[in-house]
Amino acid sequence: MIQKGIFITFEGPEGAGKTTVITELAKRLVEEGWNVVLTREPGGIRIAEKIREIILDNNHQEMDAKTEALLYAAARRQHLVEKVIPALDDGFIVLCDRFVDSSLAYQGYARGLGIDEVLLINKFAIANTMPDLTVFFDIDPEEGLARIANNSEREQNRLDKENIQFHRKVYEGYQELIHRYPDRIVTTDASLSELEVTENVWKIIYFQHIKYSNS
Ligand SMILES: Nc1ncnc2c1ncn2[C@@H]1O[C@H](COP(=O)(O)OP(=O)(O)OP(=O)(O)O)[C@@H](O)[C@H]1O
Ligand SMILES: Cc1cn([C@H]2C[C@H](O)[C@@H](COP(=O)(O)O)O2)c(=O)[nH]c1=O
Repeated sequence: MIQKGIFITFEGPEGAGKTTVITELAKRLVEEGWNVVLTREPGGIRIAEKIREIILDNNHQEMDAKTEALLYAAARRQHLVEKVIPALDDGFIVLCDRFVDSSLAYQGYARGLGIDEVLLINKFAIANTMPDLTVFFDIDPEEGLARIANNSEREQNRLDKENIQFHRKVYEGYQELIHRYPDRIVTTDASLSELEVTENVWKIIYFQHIKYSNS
């Protein structure tokens, strides 16, 4: 079956502001009359949320990097078949907070497993389902972590608590992906105010993509 919907993913370092902005964008799209699914990785459905708890648990310090990569891929598979693909088949716009690029940047590059190796196991999980568009929220990792630290409602998980060298490597990993996939990944300056970032990302996804699509 030919995919009828639009699959847009959002990526970036910790605290880049993705969740804040995507929530507003989803609201606007619904107001404009579009059918929208707002979801996240790892998670979005029951089984994947359980896998998320296992991966991000602060007590699971002994988790092996390959185990971590496989768990993210397993959560991704279930989320795709149960939620994302059916929504795309029904013509929905799917906005997803993180997807395979997170695995490539965090496990492939920052953990040192290799981008190509992690892509390989993810190909088994996702087959041919890739985003139509990916927006990278560009922020200095220190600034993103400071935002999280200042948010008393946000509990820091096992990945948040990795050292700054790890988070800098994640950022470098994303730069590599932007270089590899220039047609799919668009960068936005995430250090601006919430309103400015929201407007800029709206312009990218709505005026450059959704408005003139056939959905
Ligand atoms: N443009 C912004 N300027 C300053 N603070 C912001 C901005 N956008 C979001 N924030 C704040 O930064 C924190 C992180 O934002 P948010 O949860 O949206 O980021 P995120 O990219 O989803 O993070 P993560 O992927 O690590 O969960 C929140 O406290 C949020 O209120
Ligand atoms: C999908 C995915 C995520 N991660 C990391 C990125 C974050 O540190 C957490 C998810 O937490 P968030 O607050 O929802 O952003 O998991 C990863 O390392 N690999 C992945 O594939």
